[in-house]
Amino acid sequence: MTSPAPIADPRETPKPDPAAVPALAIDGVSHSYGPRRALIDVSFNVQPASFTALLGLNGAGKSTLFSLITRLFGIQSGRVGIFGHDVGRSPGEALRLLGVVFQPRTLDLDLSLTQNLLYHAALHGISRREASARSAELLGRIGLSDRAGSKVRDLSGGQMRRLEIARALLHRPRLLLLDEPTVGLDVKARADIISHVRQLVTEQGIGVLWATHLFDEIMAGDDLVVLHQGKVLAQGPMSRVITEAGAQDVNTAFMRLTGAQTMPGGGA
Ligand SMILES: Nc1ncnc2c1ncn2[C@@H]1O[C@H](COP(=O)(O)OP(=O)(O)OP(=O)(O)O)[C@@H](O)[C@H]1O
Repeated sequence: MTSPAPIADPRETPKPDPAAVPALAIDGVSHSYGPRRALIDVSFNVQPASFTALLGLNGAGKSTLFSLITRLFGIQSGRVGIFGHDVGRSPGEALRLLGVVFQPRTLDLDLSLTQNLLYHAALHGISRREASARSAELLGRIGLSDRAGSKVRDLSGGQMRRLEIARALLHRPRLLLLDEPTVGLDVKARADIISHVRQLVTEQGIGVLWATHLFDEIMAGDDLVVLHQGKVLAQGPMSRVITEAGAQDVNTAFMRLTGAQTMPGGGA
């Protein structure tokens, strides 16, 4: 005879269904630099195993938002959650699940690729042995195993970006933020990086927030957040954002939503 199922104690907080917890939850976040309001009541979610493009012109507030998510700045109002962990109250748990590629390059140019990775792994408390194994594996995945001992200074811009992405993945995060990661790269390097990050979504279930002002980096099936002058003007699956703006493509939708003129070359 099978024993009866245990009766749930109503005093216990129900465990959230992991599938229902967003990778990133931005809830009513505002931020000002003195009198200048950079973010105004921003709310949106990034789901696990999804690619969310944060689309905005220069000055929209993308970098400010990244600085709040990563705790470079304290949160003035609103909440940021990473897989249900509040970044303000439980930063350790929240940030453990987060990998970041910032807009400015942050590699040590005079160290080798492996040294850069090992140094970062040590900051995350990963043992030397484990760090060596993960570094070798990640260098293989980004096609730079044969350059492991080279100085970073000798890499191309695209290779440096791939290394930064590998570094951001060393501690096995489940949410990855990238702030305009393809700026300054040629067409081939951009395509390589985009396809690598999209693979992380489909093959490893990582939730990705990709800040950009380039329309051609967004694909049907992506989620989209349109940020303009600190406010979210539209969000949701790309097809819905386009339809709701009464447009045929993301470029026109963005123009209608923001009143902006688009730039040649597919940029916002
Ligand atoms: N340290 C700062 N002090 C004062 N104002 C700032 C500071 N950083 C950003 N701002 C202002 O906040 C607003 C949002 O800037 P932010 O850099 O977040 O935008 P962005 O979307 O990342 O732009 P970009 O694509 O140019 O990097 C802008 O008006 C900017 O001038």
